[in-house]
Formats: sequence, structure tokens, C-alpha cells
Amino acid sequence: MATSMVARGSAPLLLRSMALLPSPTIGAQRCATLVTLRGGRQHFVLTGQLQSRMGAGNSPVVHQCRRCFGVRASASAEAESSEKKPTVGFLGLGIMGVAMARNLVKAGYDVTVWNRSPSKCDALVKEGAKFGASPKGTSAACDITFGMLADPAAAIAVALGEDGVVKGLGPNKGYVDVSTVDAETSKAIAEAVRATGAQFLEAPVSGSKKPAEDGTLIFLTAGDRALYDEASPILDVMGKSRFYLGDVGKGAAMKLVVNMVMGSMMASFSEGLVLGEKVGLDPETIVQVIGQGAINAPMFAMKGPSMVKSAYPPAFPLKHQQKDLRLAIALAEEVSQEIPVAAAANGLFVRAKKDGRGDDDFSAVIEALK
Ligand SMILES: NC(=O)C1=CN([C@@H]2O[C@H](COP(=O)(O)OP(=O)(O)OC[C@H]3O[C@@H](n4cnc5c(N)ncnc54)[C@H](OP(=O)(O)O)[C@@H]3O)[C@@H](O)[C@H]2O)C=CC1
Ligand SMILES: O=CCCC(=O)O
Repeated sequence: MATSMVARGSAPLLLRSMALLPSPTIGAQRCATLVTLRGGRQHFVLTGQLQSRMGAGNSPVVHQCRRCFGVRASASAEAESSEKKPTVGFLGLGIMGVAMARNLVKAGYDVTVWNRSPSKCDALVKEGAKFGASPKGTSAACDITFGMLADPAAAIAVALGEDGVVKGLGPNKGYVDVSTVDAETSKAIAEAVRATGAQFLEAPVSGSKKPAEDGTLIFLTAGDRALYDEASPILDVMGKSRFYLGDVGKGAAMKLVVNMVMGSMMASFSEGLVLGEKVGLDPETIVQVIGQGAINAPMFAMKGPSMVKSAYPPAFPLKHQQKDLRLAIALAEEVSQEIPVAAAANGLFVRAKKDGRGDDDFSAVIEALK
């Protein structure tokens, strides 16, 4: 089965069980590197032939791993890890991208940043990042490039456009698209990336602005397994867990399913607050009551107090939630699955967007009911 889940901190256990395997030519130390991140956090990076032994029934095929080969077995593990950190490109410094790239800079990665509106690079460049003049220039300069872009059109433009990511890719490079897009977009990008000899991973994230800042996102990945393995230490700087779900399209589908549920929950929560207030209930008390019962959810506790005050500082922009509902509805249509609750929620988000709420937080959907 292709799916696997790794929570940050669980890799050493996996390593121990792998290290027990007989390995006549490869010592366990050469294939497992202890990485110390800035701030003292430590974890193991699994590399090279040991993975091939595990993954493909002792197949002689060697994964494209730059960390393991040519490394002197006598070198200390920490020296190996600092020598071998891949250079990282980051494209798209919106609400999420700026926080994710900042965590990579803080963790000591050599990061090159690019954004369509270049001024958004300034703060990160002051903090130690390099300025990327274009997506092409960034992917050409880096081992692994990440894209965190608004929607399918933006993801396509940045990956496949003139001076796009693909133009700077080639063998031994990787592109990881962490934007929320549909499977069709992801597959089109994957095909173009792979045609250059590079590898592709889709890795949309669950978690919003605060988890991006805290490095506690959840990655929903699919695509080239060797790139997933190689990018995992980087994902672990930005996130608390990662799922590998199989072929390209599975990560996009998982993300759309999760955000479809979230949009419906937010619409329903909004209806409860508006109805309760209309029949004379105190909305703050409604939030408290919901927070103590079976339908308690972190999202209600986080968004409820500001919704009661009609304040919607953007963490997850409403226009992106509506985009995700639109894409989830298209996904459901592809497989003739009825999703009437999500369709109704989408109608509410469409109305809120028409009313000029697109750049507010998605909790502003409540305004469409008032
Ligand atoms: N905010 C959140 O809580 C979460 C968001 N996501 C997803 O992550 C992605 C980014 O979200 P977020 O950071 O909030 O979004 P923002 O709207 O804050 O940022 C969007 C980014 O995309 C860029 N962009 C938009 N259109 C284009 C284009 N045509 N060409 C090049 N670049 C473009 C923007 O550049 P510019 O600065 O020039 O406008 C900006 O860097 C979205 O897919 C979203 O659905 C996923 C999880 C959580
Ligand atoms: O795509 C946005 C998700 C926001 C969240 O998971 O809190």
C-alpha cells in the first residue's frame, strides 16, 4: 500500500528497525544521518541504498540520493548533514509562503526566494535568503524548489510559463508544489517537470497562518517517492507530520476533501451564530457551549471570538476557501458523487466573495447571512 504517515520525531524508531537488516556492503551509519536543526531539534535522514533495499525488494536500482554516495564512512554524522543540506528555492511569499520560507532560513538552509510582487522578498532577504529574479532562475540555482501559489492558474503560470520553474529544472533537481490545486493541474505540472529529468512532488498543506509560522503544518504528499524521501527533512522543518499518499493527484484530492469539510463546517457554524443571535442568545455563550460539547473543534474556538466581533483578519483568505469548494465540487462531479452540503456552503462563499469579502478571512462568510 502506497500510503504512509510520519510524525516529526518518529523517524529514529524507523531507523532502528531498518538498521537491523543485514547489509553486507552498506553500514547503517552511512545511510542514516543525524541532523541537528537550529534550535537543537534532531532527527534522522534516511538515505541511499538502504531505502532501495527496503522499498524495492533489494532491487539493484539506486535512488537518486545526493546525501549518501561518495561520503566517507568515517566522517561524523553531523559533518555529513551540514555538507549535504540541499539548496532550497521558495516561490510565492503570500500569507503561507513567507512563514514557511522563514522557517527554512531560520533552520540554516540556503534559501532563494521569488515572488511575483518582488517587494515581498525584502524581509526574507534581510534575514539571510537570496533574491530569485524568476522562477526559472530560482529552480536553476537550487536543488529543490517549492511553490506556494494562490490557485491552479498561478501554479501553472509559475511552473510552466515563460521563465517558469520547468525551464530551470533538469536531472537531480526536484519541484515540490505545496499550493492547493486540483489533480489535473498537478498532473500537468508533474508531466512537464518529469520531462526535464527532474522529480515532482505535490504536497499541499493542512494548517493555516499560525501553524505555518510555528512549523506545525501537515503535508499531504504524492508523486516521486525519492523526492519525498529527500525533501522530508525540509518538510519536517515546516511541518509536524507528513503523509505520503501515492501517485500525483492523491495529495490534491486529500486536501480538497479536507477543505470541503472545513468550508461546510464554517458555513454551518456561521448559521448557528446568526440564528442564535436572532432568537436572543448571546453569541459568545454559543461559542462557549459548542466548545465544551461533542462538536467542539479547534477552528470554532479559534475563529468564534473574532466572528462574534465581526473581525476577520485574514489567515485563510475567503477567496481561497471558495476556490477549494469549487475544486471539490468539480472533483465530485468527475466521479458522480453528490455533495449537496458542500454545494450549499459554496453558494454562501460565492455570495460573500461577490460582496467584497474575498481577501478577508474565510470566517467572514458569516456576513453573507446577515
Ligand atoms: N492561508 C491559509 O491558511 C492556507 C492556504 N493554503 C493554500 O496555499 C496557497 C497560498 O495561500 P496564501 O499564502 O494564503 O495565499 P496569498 O493570497 O496570501 O498568496 C498567494 C501567492 O500567490 C501569488 N500569486 C497569485 N497569483 C499569481 C500569478 N498569476 N503568478 C504568480 N504568482 C501569483 C501571490 O503573489 P503576489 O504577492 O504577487 O500577489 C502570492 O505570493 C493557496 O493555494 C491556498 O489555498 C493552504 C493551507 C492554508
Ligand atoms: O487551506 C487552508 C487550510 C486552513 C487550515 O487547515 O486551518
